Amino acid sequence: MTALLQVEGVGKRFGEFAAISDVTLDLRGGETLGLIGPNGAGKTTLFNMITGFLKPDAGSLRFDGAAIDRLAPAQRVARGLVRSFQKPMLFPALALRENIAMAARQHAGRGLSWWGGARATRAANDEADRLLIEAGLQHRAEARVADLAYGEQRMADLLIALALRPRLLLLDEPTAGLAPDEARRLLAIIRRHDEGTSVMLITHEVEIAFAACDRIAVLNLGRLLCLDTPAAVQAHPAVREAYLGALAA
Ligand SMILES: Nc1ncnc2c1ncn2[C@@H]1O[C@H](COP(=O)(O)OP(=O)(O)OP(=O)(O)O)[C@@H](O)[C@H]1O
Repeated sequence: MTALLQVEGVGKRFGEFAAISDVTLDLRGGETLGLIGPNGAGKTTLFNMITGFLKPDAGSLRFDGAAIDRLAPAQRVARGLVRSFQKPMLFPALALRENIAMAARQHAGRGLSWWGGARATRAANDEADRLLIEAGLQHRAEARVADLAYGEQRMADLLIALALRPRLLLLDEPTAGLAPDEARRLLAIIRRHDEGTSVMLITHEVEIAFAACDRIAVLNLGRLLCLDTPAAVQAHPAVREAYLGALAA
């Protein structure tokens, strides 16, 4: 499998503090890659550099073979590198279907414009309905996002991101605060979209990473401890010492 994303020797300092040091990893087309590590390990900082919200001090990033270091976040989204945003990115006063349809229209190149022609509107609404049915949320299609329960809003975040048809979807703690059955449903949808969409998933819940990911990258103190299959990561002595051992204690 060829690499869809290549992170090469990336580093980021905040003043004297090295939040990320010399991280090199690749993400392959179609895979779900977990990103785990203790609090403060640098997971979100790495996400922010991949998505263009933070500029690395060192190293380079390639997406689908092309350098993306100089691209703004919106330009990276246009190439298919999409991050699932939390609540503030939704339009809370609008219906759930409308929120998803707007993302579908954005993917179709019509931005947030309301007046894109009847055909574009219909296609976006169809895409929204398809995603809502897949998530079992069709009965909430007309509900205002502000009125959705917490778990439904997290699912809405995911559906909006999927409506942008990502080639790489970056998810930061998508199951945080969800009931186990909600988390299972959300992960099932993430897994179902695997074939056309690669996923990078930050999670504190290691059992989720082990169950849902093809490979797992472990960060500790800003450095990559290992990148391997779940079974190999679980057996890795340095990971057990730095992270899993502490969790088991
Ligand atoms: N803008 C910033 N300015 C200064 N320090 C920062 C900044 N952003 C992150 N840090 C520090 O960098 C380190 C890595 O933070 P980061 O949020 O990337 O870790 P994380 O692995 O995502 O942690 P968590 O699991 O707790 O979310 C932390 O020590 C954090 O305090």
